[in-house]
Amino acid sequence: TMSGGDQEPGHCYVGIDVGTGSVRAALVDQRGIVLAFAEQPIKKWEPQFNHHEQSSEDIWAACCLVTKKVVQGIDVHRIRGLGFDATCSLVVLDKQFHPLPVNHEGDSYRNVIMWLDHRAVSQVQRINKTKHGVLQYVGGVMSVEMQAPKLLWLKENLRETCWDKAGHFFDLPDFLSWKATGVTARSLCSLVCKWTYSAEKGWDDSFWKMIGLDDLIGDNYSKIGNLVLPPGTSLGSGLTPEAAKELGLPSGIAVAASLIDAHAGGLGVIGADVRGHGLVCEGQPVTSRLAVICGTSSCHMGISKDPIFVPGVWGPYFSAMVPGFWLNEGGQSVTGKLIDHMVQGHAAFPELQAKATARCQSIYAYLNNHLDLIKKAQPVGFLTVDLHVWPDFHGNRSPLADLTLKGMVTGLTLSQDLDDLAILYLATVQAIAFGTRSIIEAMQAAGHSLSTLFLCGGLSKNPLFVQMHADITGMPVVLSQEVESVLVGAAILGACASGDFTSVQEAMARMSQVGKIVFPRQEDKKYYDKKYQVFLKMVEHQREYSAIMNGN
Ligand SMILES: Nc1ncnc2c1ncn2[C@@H]1O[C@H](COP(=O)(O)OP(=O)(O)O)[C@@H](O)[C@H]1O
Ligand SMILES: O=C(CO)[C@H](O)[C@H](O)COP(=O)(O)O
Repeated sequence: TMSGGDQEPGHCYVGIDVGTGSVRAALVDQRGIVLAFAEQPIKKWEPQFNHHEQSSEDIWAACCLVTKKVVQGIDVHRIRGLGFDATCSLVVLDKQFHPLPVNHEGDSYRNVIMWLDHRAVSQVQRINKTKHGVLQYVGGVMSVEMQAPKLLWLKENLRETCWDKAGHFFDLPDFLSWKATGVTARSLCSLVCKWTYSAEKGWDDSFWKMIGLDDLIGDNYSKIGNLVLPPGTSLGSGLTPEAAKELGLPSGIAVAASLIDAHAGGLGVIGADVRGHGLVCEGQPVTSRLAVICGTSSCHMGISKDPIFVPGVWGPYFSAMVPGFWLNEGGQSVTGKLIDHMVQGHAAFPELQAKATARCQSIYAYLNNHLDLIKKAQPVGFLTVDLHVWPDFHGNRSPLADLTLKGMVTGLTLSQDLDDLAILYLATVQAIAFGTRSIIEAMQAAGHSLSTLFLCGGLSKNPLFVQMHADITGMPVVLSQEVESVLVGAAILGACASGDFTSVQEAMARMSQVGKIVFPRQEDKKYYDKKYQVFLKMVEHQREYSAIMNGN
């Protein structure tokens, strides 16, 4: 039997995390220990370049499958609460809550415009031209990945088949809590971060009018949400009998207002007790910690007591992650996806796959091991002295906020062997870490004072990725005891909703535990400082190239 501090023994919570590529569920106890875990891939469509779609029905079915798996064999009466987090994709339903197509094919099964979809370029450019005041709270420039440009795209492109019929536009985390409870309330997290809602002032009519979406104002914003609740708030009467049956959980258990996935990861790691590990952040305010959630994308979550405006970094968002604190969210749109792309696109990929399979290793474990063999006496990072990557293959989210930027590689040779693949992989991992360094520098320059990184997400399972982040940023990297920290974050929501904890802060402190810590190799600093200089030159050069090509 388990006991969890002051609370009733044996209480546990279910967290459901909907990532880009899969849905995960975990059963988590009051100390934040993951008792059971399950994962299920979800479908993705790319009907044309830069259009990325999913299905809310497919996603919900996957949620049900993984939840049933993690509670199998346990006394379900121990389960006190359920929390969801998800990517910030846009779900479209009609007035009867049936899916509507977000595509020219009219396929209503595909009713989700994914977060990384870049179809609304012209729309976001027009939104940014308005210079409306709400843009100050998204780093000065709205991202094509946010919801307003996507809504405008739907109105301009799918008027009859989608826009005119639409009854409800949900951020995916809010769709999930609605599915579970029948309550259409939105989370403050999603509306503040992706929909221009202000925690203090609510919706701004003048923004929607100015961008040509005044039709959303009607009926007190019922299509995009008029009841807005802090993450972790218990919704309605909890889990409905219908959803309970589908998920395999008792009906009536508490269901929390949700979080976006990166924010759940932030909750899962940022509040841990760091005493006794020799970390600079020990005894310092929590605002000296930066949570970096690294999956398909990387998100850099820093909090502050007062609002800080960082050009090119989203926010400041009040109470969007930790209640009472302002959040700045830097990001890189593709990180895990970029590494996969580089590795899978290389001529030696089939050889890599075969060799990794033969050794029962993941391709990344194989590559890391291969790099160790070819580095000889040098530190592994020094293998890229003449190979440099600029990682913006899907535009730059932060700190440049420029979706037109592209990827760059310099230092290519005629080699296509496994060594070549491994070194290109290393240079890509390093480029992502340099991107993080540039985001940290922008945040520091604007007033954040950060000293320690807390990494989680799929990429934090890659020791090379973690070491490079420490070496290149010069900061220690703290990993959690539970690899699935994002799920712990979702479970923290369920725990708050259940009433077992009095606040998100209390649940955070109790349920996140420090695991491994990776310190930077100070002796390599000079080398990485030089590579960082090259990194910054690369984007300058890219901009010079486009100036030449766009000139007369
Ligand atoms: N064990 C591992 N070693 C190295 N990389 C991993 C590992 N597991 C996952 N990844 C990488 O993490 C990324 C996915 O992270 P994840 O957090 O699962 O994504 P998402 O939340 O976006 O669905 C992938 O790009 C994958 O390459
Ligand atoms: O915009 C984001 C958070 O605000 C994330 O990038 C998005 O939700 C996707 O996350 P992931 O890389 O974990 O799939």
